[in-house]
Amino acid sequence: MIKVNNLTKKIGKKTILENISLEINSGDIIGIVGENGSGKSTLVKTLLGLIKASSGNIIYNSKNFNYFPDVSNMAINMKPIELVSHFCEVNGIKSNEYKEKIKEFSKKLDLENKMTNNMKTLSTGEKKRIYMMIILLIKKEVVFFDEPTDNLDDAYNNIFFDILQQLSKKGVTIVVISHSFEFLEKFINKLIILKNGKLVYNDFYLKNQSIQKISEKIHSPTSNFKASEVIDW
Ligand SMILES: Nc1ncnc2c1ncn2[C@@H]1O[C@H](COP(=O)(O)OP(=O)(O)OP(=O)(O)O)[C@@H](O)[C@H]1O
Repeated sequence: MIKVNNLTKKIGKKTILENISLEINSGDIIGIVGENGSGKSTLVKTLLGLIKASSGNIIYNSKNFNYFPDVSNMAINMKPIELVSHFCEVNGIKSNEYKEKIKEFSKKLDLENKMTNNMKTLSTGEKKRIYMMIILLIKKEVVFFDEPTDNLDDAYNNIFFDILQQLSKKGVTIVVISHSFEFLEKFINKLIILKNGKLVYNDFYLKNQSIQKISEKIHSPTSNFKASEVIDW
């Protein structure tokens, strides 16, 4: 479905992704983990075509993608109703169809009184629920999620888990970046671990596989920061 060969991304002198080769096949449910700055978002944005690789290539069967972005730094100057309608329009959904559904979903996701505010005024969790709506409204073959559940409270975390399960039942290929391995291990069947821009694990993930071993791969032994050693007042 997507075949990545020796993908490298450099920005200035810094190598952000180094010689990444992997495949995403139809029906995969892939978790991408790694320390802060390991290259997870850059990898997904490169797969989506939002960032150009420095070398290597990506072969696509189709580009029928949806993307749930990391909304934490996002400053969109429009109303949620306009944003969601825009995504529906460009994906060929008829307005009489999506208007009804937006009404229904905003009720179910408790966003009714937020839809005509400016996106910039929404909390991170509310912005995520707006993107949830977009994912639910628009049928795609592959959906990429960048840290979907950070900033969501327990109730919405569960809703999100339910959404991911339903999408996978419908045959949607799912790729999820998350810092919560506990969340991922509930539903993924493949795992990708990045460290300093390199692929250190890329294989099937079996439930209850040794979390200890996986954790050793994700975390660097040098991250031994102790606040007591640096605060000198
Ligand atoms: N436009 C850019 N210019 C310079 N460096 C960049 C740029 N974009 C990303 N980087 C660097 O590339 C590295 C990987 O960034 P990326 O956002 O892909 O990491 P990540 O694994 O998603 O991190 P996090 O878990 O913190 O979200 C980081 O060191 C980051 O500072």
